[in-house]
Amino acid sequence: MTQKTILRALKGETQPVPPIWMMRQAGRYLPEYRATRAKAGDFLSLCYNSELAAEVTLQPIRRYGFDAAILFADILLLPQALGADLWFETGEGPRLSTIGDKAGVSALRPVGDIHETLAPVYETVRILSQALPRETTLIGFAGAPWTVATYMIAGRGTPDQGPAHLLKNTDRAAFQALIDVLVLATVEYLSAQITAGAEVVKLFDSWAGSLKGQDFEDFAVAPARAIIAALKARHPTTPIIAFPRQAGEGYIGFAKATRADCVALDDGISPVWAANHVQVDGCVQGNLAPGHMVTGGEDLVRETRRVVQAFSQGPHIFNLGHGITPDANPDNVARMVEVVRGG
Ligand SMILES: Cc1c2[nH]c(c1CCC(=O)O)Cc1[nH]c(c(CCC(=O)O)c1C)Cc1[nH]c(c(CCC(=O)O)c1C)Cc1[nH]c(c(C)c1CCC(=O)O)C2
Repeated sequence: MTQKTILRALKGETQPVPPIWMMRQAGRYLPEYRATRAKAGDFLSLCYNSELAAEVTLQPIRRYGFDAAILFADILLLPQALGADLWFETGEGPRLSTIGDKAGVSALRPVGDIHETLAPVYETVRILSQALPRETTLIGFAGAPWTVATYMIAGRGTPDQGPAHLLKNTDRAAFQALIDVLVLATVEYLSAQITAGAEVVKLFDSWAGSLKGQDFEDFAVAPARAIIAALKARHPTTPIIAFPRQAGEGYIGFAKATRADCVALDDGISPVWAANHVQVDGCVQGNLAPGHMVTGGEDLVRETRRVVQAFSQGPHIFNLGHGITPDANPDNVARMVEVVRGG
C-alpha cells in the first residue's frame, strides 16, 4: 500500500493531518519563480522548456515540502496544440485567435496531432517523476472543456463568459462540436501525462459557476463524466480531481455524477456546509480563501484551523479555494503549512 499521503486521501482515507498543496504554488509570488521565468524569456517559453518548467515545479516543494507537485504548464496549451494562436499580453493575460462558428471548429487540427506541440509537457512530467522526493505526488492537469471553450470563443478571459454563452445560445451545433473536440483532446492530453508519469490528474473548470440549471448538467457535468470514464478505462488506478469552481449547490452530487475521486472546492462555500453536503460522498480538496496568503496574521491562523477542523472527519486534501495571487507573502504560505501540520 502506498505511503503517499495525497494518494491515501484520494482512496478515501481520513488522516489525522491532511496532506497539503496549493493551486499556482509555482508562481510570481516566489522570487525564485520570477528569476527562472526571466531566464526562460516569457511565460509560454517557460511552459515549453521542460528543464525550466520542471525547475519551477520543484521550487515550492523545496521551500515548503508540499505533499504534491503540480506540473508547470497552462490550460491554454491544449487550444494552442489544436491550432489556435496563443500569446500573453504582459499585465493583462492570455489572448487567442477566436472561434465563432462551425467552420472555426472544423479548421482545428486533428486531435491526434496535439502531441506534436505538447511533447515538451510530457517531457517535463518525465523529468519530474524522477526528480521529486519519493513522498511527493505528481499531479497533471488540463482545463475542462467549458472553461477552455470560453477562452477559445472570446479570445481572452472575460468577466461573465458572455461570448461563450452567446455561441451556446445562438449556434448550439457549433458550440457542442467545440465541446466534443475538447472532450476528446483532453482525454488524449491527460492520458499522455499519465503515461509519462503523472500519478493524479485534475480538471480545472474555473468558469463552471456561470453555467446554470441544465447548462451545468450539459457542459460541466457531462464533459467531466465523459473524460473521467475514458481515462478510467485506460488508467483504472489513476485518481482524478474535478474542480467545478463556484458551482455552489452544483457541488452536491458532483463526484457521484462524474465518478471523480475528489472534488476541489472554492472558498465561496463554507467548510462546514461542504463537509455536510460534499465530503459525505468522498474526498474533498480546499478551500482556504487565497487572500489570507496576502493578509496573514491571526485571521490566517484561525481560518486555516477552521478548514482543517471542518473536514477532519473525512478524506481531505488541504488547499486554497483558488490560485495564490502574485501579491502574496511567501512567509504566510509557510505559516499556513505549519498550522495545517499542527504548529
Ligand atoms: C483559467 C486558467 C489558466 N490557467 C490555469 C487556469 C485554471 C485555474 C485557474 O482558474 O486559475 C491553470 C494553471 N496555470 C498555471 C498552472 C501551473 C501549476 C500551478 O498551479 O502552480 C495551472 C494549473 C500556471 C500559470 N498560468 C499563468 C501564470 C502567470 C504567468 C506569468 O508568470 O506571468 C502561471 C504561473 C497565466 C495565466 N493562465 C491563465 C490565465 C487567465 C493567466 C493570466 C492570469 C495570471 O497572470 O494569473 C489561464
